[in-house]
Amino acid sequence: MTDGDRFVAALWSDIEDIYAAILAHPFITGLGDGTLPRPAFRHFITQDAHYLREYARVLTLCATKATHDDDVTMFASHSANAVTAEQTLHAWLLTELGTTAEEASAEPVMPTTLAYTNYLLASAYRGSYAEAVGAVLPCYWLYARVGTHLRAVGSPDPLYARWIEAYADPDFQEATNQILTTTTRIAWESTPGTQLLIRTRAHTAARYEYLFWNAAWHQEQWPI
Ligand SMILES: Cc1ncc(CO)c(N)n1
Ligand SMILES: Cc1ncsc1CCO
Repeated sequence: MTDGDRFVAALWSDIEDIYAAILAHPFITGLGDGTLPRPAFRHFITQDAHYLREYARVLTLCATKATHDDDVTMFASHSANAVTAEQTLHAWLLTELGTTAEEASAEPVMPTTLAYTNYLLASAYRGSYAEAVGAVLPCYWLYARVGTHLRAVGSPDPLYARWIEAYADPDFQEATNQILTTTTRIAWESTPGTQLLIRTRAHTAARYEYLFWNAAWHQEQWPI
């Protein structure tokens, strides 16, 4: 095992309990067995459209802070992909759910969506390049793992199956491998103190990933 592999293993061990909790969550089991209520899925897609708009901007901030040209092109291209995913996959799903992208974007940004996107924006603006990358990593990693898991499970609901395909897709898996390779190199170039900051950012973002599923399951609203 190289030092880089060890760092990725440490990052995963920090978040593997969160990943297990995500797989066991009724939102995810419901995607797989088709029992997820459509209104909860609609809530998720609407909030995810808000999320991805901010996420795409956070990725451009990572591109701005990048120290290597290869990282600039990677983050700029991933940002473009996130915008495209928002515009194509989400637009199609929203139409199938009986609404439109316009109607969805007019719906309020709910508390967990706002908290998570603000955490990412704060990490990217105020944190170092390494911290920004730590914060954006779980978004790729957990969705790549969830997508692969759910593809093996399959879904009897064609809408849920289409969503699963987008994240089990080899292109998304490849994007995840790219950012893992980049994170490994950044960790290699960093002090132990900075490595710890990356792990803390990734751990908090992974917690928000769990909260995001849970908020969709409960169709979270502003209580006041
Ligand atoms: C909340 C969330 N995390 C990660 C992804 C993966 O792109 C997504 N679409 N939404
Ligand atoms: C992380 C991420 N989420 C949707 S697209 C994207 C970039 C991968 O190309």
